[in-house]
Amino acid sequence: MTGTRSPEGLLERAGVRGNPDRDQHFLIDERVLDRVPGYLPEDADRSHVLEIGGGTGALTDRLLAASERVTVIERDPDLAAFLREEFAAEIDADRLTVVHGDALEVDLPDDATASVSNLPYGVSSEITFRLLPLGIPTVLMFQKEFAERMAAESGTSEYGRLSVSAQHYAAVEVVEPVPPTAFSPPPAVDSAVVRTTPRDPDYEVDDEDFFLRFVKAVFTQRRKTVRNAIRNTAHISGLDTPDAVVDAAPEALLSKRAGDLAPDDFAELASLAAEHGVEGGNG
Ligand SMILES: C[S@@+](CC[C@H](N)C(=O)[O-])C[C@H]1O[C@@H](n2cnc3c(N)ncnc32)[C@H](O)[C@@H]1O
Repeated sequence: MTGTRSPEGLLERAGVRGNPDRDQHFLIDERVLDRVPGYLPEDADRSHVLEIGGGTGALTDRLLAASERVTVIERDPDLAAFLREEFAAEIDADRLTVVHGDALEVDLPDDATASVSNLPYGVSSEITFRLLPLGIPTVLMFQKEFAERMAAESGTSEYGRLSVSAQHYAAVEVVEPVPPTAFSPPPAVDSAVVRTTPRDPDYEVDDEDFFLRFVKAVFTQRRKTVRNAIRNTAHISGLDTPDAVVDAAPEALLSKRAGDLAPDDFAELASLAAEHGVEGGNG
């Protein structure tokens, strides 16, 4: 949906230049800005869209055109004040809420139905793992390399802890590469837009925290066999008896390396680990 405000006009009225040290790279390519909200899944509920890092509001403007209500969280006090001034009519009409604060610290609205954001790259991982457990569809701009790691499948060089952890919550797709020239000031890296569509994973885990900790542990030794990785990382996974887990697990998984285990393989191993590797634990 096309917005009504030009990104250059917003930058001029705000009287700011993006400060890269504060993760400020404003989107100025109108074609990209106009496309981004449209990457939400077709059946997504657009009644309350959450935007992290509003900047001068170029994306906020497009989100207001494409949804009923928007909440935007912005850490920079001057930008938050500018957003309140620029979008005073939308705020008065109860269509926009501007929250001045750090997206890692403020409470996220509990009734957001989707999130569309051009994220501050310095904290994109932490913000993503606040958003994904909300179980809402998202369209997020990331550093390209991060986006590719999020969406990667087992057996590829990009596949790792980030892929398994993100795909635990949602289907993850890279939907558009974005060059540095789309931003002001241009970042030093390429970017990409990612869509996450919540769905149940094709495996079950009893203890989500333990599953994610186990995945993290095994990937710290991605060049070792899974057998050795389980044995060497008990201090991270929290296993009391890693040898008992190795004794119980199938050789076909133990002889692989972390990068070749699919998410459901990790789930199988994590269940065995919870059963056999924790004293007085789930088993
Ligand atoms: C990449 S810019 C995107 C701005 C705007 N949405 C756009 O697309 O032009 C990221 C924005 O996030 C803000 N920001 C940085 N760290 C933040 C944090 N921890 N919480 C909330 N906002 C943050 C920056 O001030 C900046 O305005």
